[in-house]
Amino acid sequence: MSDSPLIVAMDGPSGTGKSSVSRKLAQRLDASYLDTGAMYRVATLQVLRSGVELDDAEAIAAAVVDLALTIGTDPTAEVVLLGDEDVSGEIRGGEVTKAVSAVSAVGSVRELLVDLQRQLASNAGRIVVEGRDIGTVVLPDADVKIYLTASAQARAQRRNEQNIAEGRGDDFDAVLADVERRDNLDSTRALSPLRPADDSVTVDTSDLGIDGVIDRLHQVVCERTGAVR
Ligand SMILES: Nc1ncnc2c1ncn2[C@@H]1O[C@H](COP(=O)(O)OP(=O)(O)OP(=O)(O)O)[C@@H](O)[C@H]1O
Ligand SMILES: Nc1ccn([C@@H]2O[C@H](COP(=O)(O)O)[C@@H](O)[C@H]2O)c(=O)n1
Repeated sequence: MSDSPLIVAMDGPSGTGKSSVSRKLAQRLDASYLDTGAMYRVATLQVLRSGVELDDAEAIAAAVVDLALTIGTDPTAEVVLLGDEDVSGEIRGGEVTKAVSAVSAVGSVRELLVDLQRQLASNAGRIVVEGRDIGTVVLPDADVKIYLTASAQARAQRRNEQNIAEGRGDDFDAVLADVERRDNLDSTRALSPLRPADDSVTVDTSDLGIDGVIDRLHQVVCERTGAVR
């Protein structure tokens, strides 16, 4: 069991496996885990509930000022609360997924959540943090930066299979269109666009199973930190 500080930044587009593998990698590294996408999803839920228009940045900013967000960092137990309400299921639904890229493009939303992300990371000591801008903006001094990629087809296929398994329907074309739409919005926005950090290691997961990806990521962490595997 290691207690030396470690920050792993994991970025990449949707469906590359960031959440699944970061959670397991954190367990293997005896580290905490932070899903920053879930934080933007909670902010988006609050915006949708407040009824403001998604093209009104000022109204979005006002809607999230008092965001009562609680996010857990235990990789074995997901905790996502808005006030006292468990919203871990609702934030993964179609409505939030459609709106989240618009909300996450608003500067004051990012400022609020990035502050919280930095606090959580510095309190944790050892942590794997996943999102879109972790290595580039949130934690530019992270010990290890990984950029996960996979073809849009592979990512849509995975997400569609997940939807089928969770009873959310089977519509590959719609899922592929959503994956491509979000890639485009997230990588072309003005603030903190999705892109690999210059000092990141890119891992393509298209032809790797989850366990294969975790092994590869663990190897990268050990190589970068000089730890023995
Ligand atoms: N290497 C892999 N091989 C097969 N399936 C995978 C692989 N990685 C992840 N998956 C599956 O793909 C789906 C999407 O994975 P996950 O939610 O971890 O991606 P993500 O990058 O965090 O996506 P998002 O950014 O949209 O939250 C899940 O059903 C997961 O089990
Ligand atoms: N660091 C981050 C993380 C996420 N986003 C935005 O949130 C959306 C949802 O993220 P998921 O990982 O849960 O799919 C994502 O599409 C981004 O718009 C972000 O901006 N920065």
